[in-house]
Amino acid sequence: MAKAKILVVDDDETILFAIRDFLELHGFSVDEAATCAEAEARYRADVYDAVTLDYSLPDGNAIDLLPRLKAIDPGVPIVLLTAHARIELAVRAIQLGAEQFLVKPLDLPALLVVIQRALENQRNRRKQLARDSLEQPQRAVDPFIGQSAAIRRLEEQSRLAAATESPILIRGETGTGKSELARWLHRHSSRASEPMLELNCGGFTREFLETELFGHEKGAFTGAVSAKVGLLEAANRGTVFLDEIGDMDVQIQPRILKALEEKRFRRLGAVQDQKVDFRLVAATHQQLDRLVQEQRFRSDLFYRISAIQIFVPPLRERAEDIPTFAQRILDRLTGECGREPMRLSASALTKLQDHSWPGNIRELRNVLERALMGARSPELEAADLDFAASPQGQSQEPLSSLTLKELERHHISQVLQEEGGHVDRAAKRLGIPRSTLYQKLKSLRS
Ligand SMILES: Nc1ncnc2c1ncn2[C@@H]1O[C@H](COP(=O)(O)OP(=O)(O)OP(=O)(O)O)[C@@H](O)[C@H]1O
Repeated sequence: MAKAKILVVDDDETILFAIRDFLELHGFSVDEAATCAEAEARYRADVYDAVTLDYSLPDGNAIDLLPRLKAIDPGVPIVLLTAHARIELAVRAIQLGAEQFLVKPLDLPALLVVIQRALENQRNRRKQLARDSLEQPQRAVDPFIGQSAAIRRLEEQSRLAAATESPILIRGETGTGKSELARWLHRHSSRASEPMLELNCGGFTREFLETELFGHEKGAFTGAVSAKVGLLEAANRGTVFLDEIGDMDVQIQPRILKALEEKRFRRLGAVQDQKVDFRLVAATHQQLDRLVQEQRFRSDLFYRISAIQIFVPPLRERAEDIPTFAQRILDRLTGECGREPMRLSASALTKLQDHSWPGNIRELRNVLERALMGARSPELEAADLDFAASPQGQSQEPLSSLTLKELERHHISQVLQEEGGHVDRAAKRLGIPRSTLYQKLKSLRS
């Protein structure tokens, strides 16, 4: 877990030393400031998890400084330390947004408890925000199934990348498991105990993406009846995963760059920036350098996010992994629907390994899901595997020569292919529920 960073503001060197020593001993990283001006400059420049603030400083007092710090970033807990145990001072400090008020001589263990509790509250608030914006909980999968050289290389690169703080760009064809890898990277980073928030940049309007990413203030535009916390804010200290980043509107790109470089962003309709600290993982199936040449993607953002690139190999380049992979997916599918475990016969495995998998793991999963529904024995045979939804299985005949049933089959195959084997999206495009699409696929096989 990353060390929480505390700013200790005090002009008494003995106290500074005592607090720093004690907090570092308990696993915190500490920065110091001895004046209001120095504290404000540091607070503006860096992202802190908490602040301890002495009441009297050479160039002012905490009651003057508190509102200035809160204006820069209102979310950071500030603990006020004072030699004056005056009740009106405590009330004023709390009114101005201080988390706690401790009287000197300082009880260091008490300070530790106050800081730990404040950090825990912060973390819980962020996790709640993340849960609120996730549609469904994600189940962890192992992105490195198999023994091929390609997958071992992927694991090695991913372990190295996870240990850094830099943005990561995941490249690869559709359905290769880029999103699953992004989740793995978060789980194996120093930010694992913080939230990860995901957004697919494809197919949304600029306005929608803007409010999702940056949030907005109440009244920022017609219909903004309440304030909204954006994804960057909710993912503070954690990871932001932007899928299909190549589709991001060019006008939004500089704002993402600013958030990455300056660690600040502004909600729509807000008058000031907020600070934020997140790690970006982005994914794309497109050639971003080509989009840069075509001026559809900003070169500065490209250079910022592409220092660490991970390429996820397509399934056809690791055919030797397909038997293990297919069995794992089958185990998962039977487990999910409470069925007895199933095996793949030798002929089924050969058929799977001979296929070119343009839709990659997603297509494999869908082929197995369909096979499972039609299966009558615990061993799947080659005949149970239907690649009709894949480009290889498509009819080349003119449409007018097809029967109505063949035409329906052709159309469903086409849509499934265009959606990279994504059943949910295909069902949506076809205007039918997912269950109906499955029934149709089953009946169209016979
Ligand atoms: N290692 C894995 N084990 C089991 N299932 C996996 C694995 N990797 C991916 N999948 C499944 O394959 C499907 C596609 O994966 P994912 O969404 O991560 O691919 P992607 O490369 O991000 O696709 P796209 O480019 O379309 O966004 C999902 O249903 C996912 O759960």
